Amino acid sequence: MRQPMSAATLSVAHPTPRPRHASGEAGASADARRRVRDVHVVGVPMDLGASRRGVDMGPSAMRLAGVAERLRALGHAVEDHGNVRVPDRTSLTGSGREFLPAIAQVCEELAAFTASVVRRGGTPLILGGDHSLGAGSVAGVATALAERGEALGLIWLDAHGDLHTPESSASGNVHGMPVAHLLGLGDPRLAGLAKPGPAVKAEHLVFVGLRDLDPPEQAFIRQAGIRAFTMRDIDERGLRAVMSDALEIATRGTGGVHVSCDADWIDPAEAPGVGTPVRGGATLREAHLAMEILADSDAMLGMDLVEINPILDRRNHTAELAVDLLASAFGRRII
Ligand SMILES: NC(=[NH2+])NCCC[C@H](N)C(=O)O
Ligand SMILES: [Mn+2]
Ligand SMILES: [Mn+2]
Repeated sequence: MRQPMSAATLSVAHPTPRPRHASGEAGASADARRRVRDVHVVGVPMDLGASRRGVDMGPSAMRLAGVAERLRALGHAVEDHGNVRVPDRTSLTGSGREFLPAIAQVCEELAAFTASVVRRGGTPLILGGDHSLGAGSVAGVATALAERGEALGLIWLDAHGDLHTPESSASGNVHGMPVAHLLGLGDPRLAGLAKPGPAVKAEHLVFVGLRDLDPPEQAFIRQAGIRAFTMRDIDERGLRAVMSDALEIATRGTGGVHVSCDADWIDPAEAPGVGTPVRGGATLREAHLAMEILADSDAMLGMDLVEINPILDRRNHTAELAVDLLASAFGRRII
């Protein structure tokens, strides 16, 4: 079995050359999908942020579905760094927001990992795990960008806003809180992981796929002027228009975009193996198109794929779908 890894073994040892292209030519953004990446995979087998157990098995499920092999087949160099250490739930007392300190430690280690990958020109790919890990993965990418004087754009694909602070959350579940902390709100142990913080400015953040917000999240989106595309926007305008706008928002004035993909943005009919399913999500084709548009843009610096719950899945269908979507996001071409 894969050994849990320490922060030291998770560090990225080798320098990465400048972007290469499968075609052998430099640069051409029109052919962004041919870009060969150095993909650094890390698993975060954590379900401390959710009340329902099981998303800690998400990284195994995606590895069994062949995530590294699929990306290698596209021409990318892929290194799987194993898993970030996550404390065993049974070794902790309490529940909900009481897990925040343990989650913050996991996020700190994860942020160090993503920062070191991005500093070397690699692409971090984080397999979750519950979505509280986003407070760490995104913070690390933001830190590496800040070192080059650049801001980070963030596209949050999700049925939910994940905009709670520990005070505003009714459930107390930390997976409902990462975005607020990335904006610098809430508990400093989570909000302070980006150096210098906050990780993301509200103007560089955009949601896609929303359909289940709690009242404090609705109020916050309105009051802070956060750009958010709901499922209704996708219904009315189509995925292409929504995704183009989302990319425009997340790339304007930034050095690139982190994509945090909660598998529950997809309809549970297609993706039943998720921690908090909400009916009325993106179709399979919409989800692929979103990933293909991201690949075409060449703007993606890193990606999280989170909230896959193998206990609720059917024969690993959702993890296989996730790996298929990752192939689209990393430049798969049909012809
Ligand atoms: N990452 C997620 N699946 N988040 C679901 C959050 C659900 C709800 N808003 C809560 O805070 O409890
Ligand atoms: Mn969600
Ligand atoms: Mn989420």
